[in-house]
Amino acid sequence: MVKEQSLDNLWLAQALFDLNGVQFGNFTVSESAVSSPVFVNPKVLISNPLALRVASKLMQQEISLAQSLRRPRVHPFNVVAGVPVGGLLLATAYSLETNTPLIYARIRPEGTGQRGIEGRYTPGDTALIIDDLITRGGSVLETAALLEEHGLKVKDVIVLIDREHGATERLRQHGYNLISILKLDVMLNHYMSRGLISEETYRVCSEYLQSKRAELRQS
Ligand SMILES: O=P(O)(O)OC[C@H]1O[C@H](OP(=O)(O)OP(=O)(O)O)[C@H](O)[C@@H]1O
Ligand SMILES: O=C(O)c1cc(=O)[nH]c(=O)[nH]1
Repeated sequence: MVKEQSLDNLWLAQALFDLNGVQFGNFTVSESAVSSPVFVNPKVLISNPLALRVASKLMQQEISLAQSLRRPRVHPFNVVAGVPVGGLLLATAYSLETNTPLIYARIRPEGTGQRGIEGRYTPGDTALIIDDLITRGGSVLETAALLEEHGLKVKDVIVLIDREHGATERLRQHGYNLISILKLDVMLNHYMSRGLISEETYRVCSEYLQSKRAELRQS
């Protein structure tokens, strides 16, 4: 079971690479990912419906497994909340696969939409937050705050990719549990072992991730 799951996870890492969703260079994507040698864009999954479905099934599998433990690691939830835009694409796929109602938090007014929650819910409902990728967790925390402002409960968050820039610890400090399907270093190991990236690229990315871990230990 564990073996099958890790094989599927790597299948998804491969699909992301094949869809050109993993790029190498020098990217400043956010305050917490300055001069990153790697950038991942999970939104490319929408170009391959099979890959999008696999992503949603992997999340389902992970959640069922976590809920079936003697001490469940994921609380029961009534709705899923996708973090726009990337997380909302995945949450929509998850909602369709599992028949779970979907909502999303609109942090800022946009077009005719006010700041608030789109989709139906009842105050007191528990929302599982879904995002495609997490760096420092700011987007998830902003979403959780808005959901809670509207009377929803948030306990668990699931993401497809964790860049391992301290989000687990940061979310835990706010009382949220983070689950991820793929970690960036696992993806990089896969690309290196398949000869998809050079040893030099692997080394530069690994050093970057290690420097991020060292920064976190010092903060
Ligand atoms: O953990 P964080 O430091 O908040 O970073 C991760 C967030 O950044 C990306 O979204 P982005 O803001 O690029 O928006 P998009 O999904 O609309 O592309 C990603 O989808 C996460 O939501
Ligand atoms: O830190 C981010 O915002 C970020 C990093 C990354 O690799 N991909 C992405 O979409 N956002």
